[in-house]
Amino acid sequence: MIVCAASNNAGKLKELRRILERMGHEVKSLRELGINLDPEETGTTFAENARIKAEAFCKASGLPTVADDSGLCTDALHGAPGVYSARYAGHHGDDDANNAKLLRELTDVPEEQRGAKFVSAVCFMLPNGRALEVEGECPGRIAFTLQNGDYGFGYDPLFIPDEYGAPDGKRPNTERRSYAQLTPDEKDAISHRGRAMEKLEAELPAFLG
Ligand SMILES: O=P(O)(O)OP(=O)(O)OP(=O)(O)OC[C@H]1O[C@@H](n2cnc3c(O)ncnc32)[C@H](O)[C@@H]1O
Ligand SMILES: [Mg+2]
Repeated sequence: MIVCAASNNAGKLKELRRILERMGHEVKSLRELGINLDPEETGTTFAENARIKAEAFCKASGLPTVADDSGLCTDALHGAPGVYSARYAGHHGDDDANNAKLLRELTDVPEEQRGAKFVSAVCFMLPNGRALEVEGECPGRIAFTLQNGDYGFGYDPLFIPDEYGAPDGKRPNTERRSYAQLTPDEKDAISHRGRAMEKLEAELPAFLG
């Protein structure tokens, strides 16, 4: 089916597009549809915000729409930045400032207290208003310095997942590679978004009836 991948974040859009295309769908981005909209994310949960975005963009596009609301929750900061991940350092979507602030907040926090998880809530909405909501999580740790790689966006250089995907399955991340140092396939196999989309794929046939 033709699906609107509703994100204004270029890195997230790229992931949604490749996962949806792998599922066999034809993807239209907001830009391709000429939609210039940034709905206010007033929810207190990832799921609420995903629904707000799916609803707004589904109305605007008239297409089945996938929206994702995601973020990084750290143990030492009691779940922060959480739903405020995009605007953690004050300016929406300033990845460098967000990463710098997270490192600063975790200065002196020892390895064993640097646990965290990435969360993705995905809302798939049909033009008739029916919605399918799923969520995925990925456990990991926050690095002590930026671990940049060839890939990634946002907090990727600071997030070390507990495991990563490989052609022959998943394995413990003993090399402590960051999300940014995983290939797209390796990230999708274990990421919060990959896992949410896996659930969407599994539940979609029954939902569509
Ligand atoms: O709302 P949309 O338009 O989709 O774009 P956004 O960037 O505002 O997205 P969110 O509201 O969901 O905020 C999520 C924040 O968490 C970051 N983030 C989400 N998934 C990520 C991932 O897989 N890797 C790194 N950072 C991620 C992202 O860069 C944002 O700062
Ligand atoms: Mg947003």
